[in-house]
Amino acid sequence: MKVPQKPKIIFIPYPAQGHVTPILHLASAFLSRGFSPVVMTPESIHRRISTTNEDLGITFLALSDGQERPDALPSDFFSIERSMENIMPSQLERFLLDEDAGVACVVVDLLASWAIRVADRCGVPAAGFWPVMLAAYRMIESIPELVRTGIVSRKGNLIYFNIYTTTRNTICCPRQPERPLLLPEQPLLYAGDLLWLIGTPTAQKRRFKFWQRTLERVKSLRWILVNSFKDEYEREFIIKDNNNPNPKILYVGPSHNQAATSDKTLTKNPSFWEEDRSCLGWLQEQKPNSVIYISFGSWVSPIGESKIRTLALALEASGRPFIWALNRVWQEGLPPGFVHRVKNQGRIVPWAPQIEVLKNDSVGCYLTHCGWNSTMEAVASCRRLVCYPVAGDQFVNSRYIVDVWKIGVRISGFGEKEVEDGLRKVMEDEEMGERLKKLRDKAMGNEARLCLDNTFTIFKDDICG
Ligand SMILES: O=c1ccn([C@@H]2O[C@H](COP(=O)(O)OP(=O)(O)O[C@H]3O[C@H](CO)[C@@H](O)[C@H](O)[C@H]3O)[C@@H](O)[C@H]2O)c(=O)[nH]1
Repeated sequence: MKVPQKPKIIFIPYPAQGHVTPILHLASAFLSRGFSPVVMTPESIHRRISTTNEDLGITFLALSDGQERPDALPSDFFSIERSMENIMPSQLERFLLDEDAGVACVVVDLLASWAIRVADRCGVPAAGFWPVMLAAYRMIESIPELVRTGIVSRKGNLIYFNIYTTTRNTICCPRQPERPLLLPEQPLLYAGDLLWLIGTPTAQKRRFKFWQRTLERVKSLRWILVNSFKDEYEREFIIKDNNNPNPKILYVGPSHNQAATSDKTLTKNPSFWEEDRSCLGWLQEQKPNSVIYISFGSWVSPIGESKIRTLALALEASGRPFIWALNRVWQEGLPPGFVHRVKNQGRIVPWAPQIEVLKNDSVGCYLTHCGWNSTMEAVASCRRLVCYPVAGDQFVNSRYIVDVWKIGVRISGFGEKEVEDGLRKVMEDEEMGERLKKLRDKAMGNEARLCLDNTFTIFKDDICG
């Protein structure tokens, strides 16, 4: 008797830690529900993630990204863009056109939208994967409207506040960073929070084009799987897919829910770097709710040498115990004698076992760049947040953390007083703890898990007929 084949789904993450982790959780959730997932990443990432989870039932395949050293992790946004647009497509195309491949669907991280075009060309259905809050997607989706209303201009080189200067170049930057965007269904977001405002004016312009191109490609999608939960913003929230059936917005997050509803979870957190677990024993000996955990994520968010120095001095002055995840290169910029002076006060590790650290009751708060995975990991463990957003979606996340969910405070610098005030505010605010529990229940409780099951049913019915 012929055994019916499981529908094969290809997952294409954007090649960075904060994207690969949630897509792997999603792949294992699909595996639990009778699909056969294949995850394709550049060689350097493939080497790091495939061995730890190879027995799970997910197939891992490597794509060449044209790097000279195949073990070097991709790091620069624009060189990644070049290899995504020019080197990877033909490899995926060959795979999809292979008759034996029998691919039912390709799930494409929207930051890797090149793969949507390939799937379209090959006649394979594609679903988008949006790795962060829906609110951030709404911001991208509103680009045409933002241009139309003049919040984001189309002409003139980047000159803030000067609305009279024009050149032939396309412009992508708000003239008034403090101007409210007033997007439908969204709490106040400001022009300065827009996702592409990173780096020099030229870099911002290129990122803006990146998003415009993404938006163009999204039009052919049937579904967008959002790594978030329903009703991020409860009041007046209306799900848009009622009047805009394509793409259908389906909630599949946050990853914690996928793990909780799968019988096949990842055996190991898919870290690109070795975790330094030496801090866990020390953490165990600290008083409950006393330790500050500090991390600025994995990739686009190094805060720079001078800020690292200032933060180090502020932490030392606070006298509070801390664990700081800071890679070895940046550790070199710490103030002279700092490591020796704080040897009893704290621990500095190049890469922390973050989820375990956050789960530990000794942790009182998390000073964070507000990456979406870190934010949800903190919510899962009910840890209050001191926000220092650095780039991309982190500004939107921080607005939600501080203004909508009220589970943290934002600081704009690392001066001693500012850091101490921020820490005191979150550590002493008992209502914040209650709000965190409510948010955790909403985002990761039974209702959210039912919603996830429902998503899989809809999706399976849609693609398997
Ligand atoms: O010492 C560390 C530091 C981080 N992590 C893990 O690394 C991940 C970091 O993810 P995230 O918090 O999302 O930050 P980034 O790595 O900076 O993620 C990028 O991708 C995210 C998803 O698109 C965006 O939300 C961010 O803004 C963007 O910088 C989390 O799972 C952490 O648990 C560790 O395990 N150990």
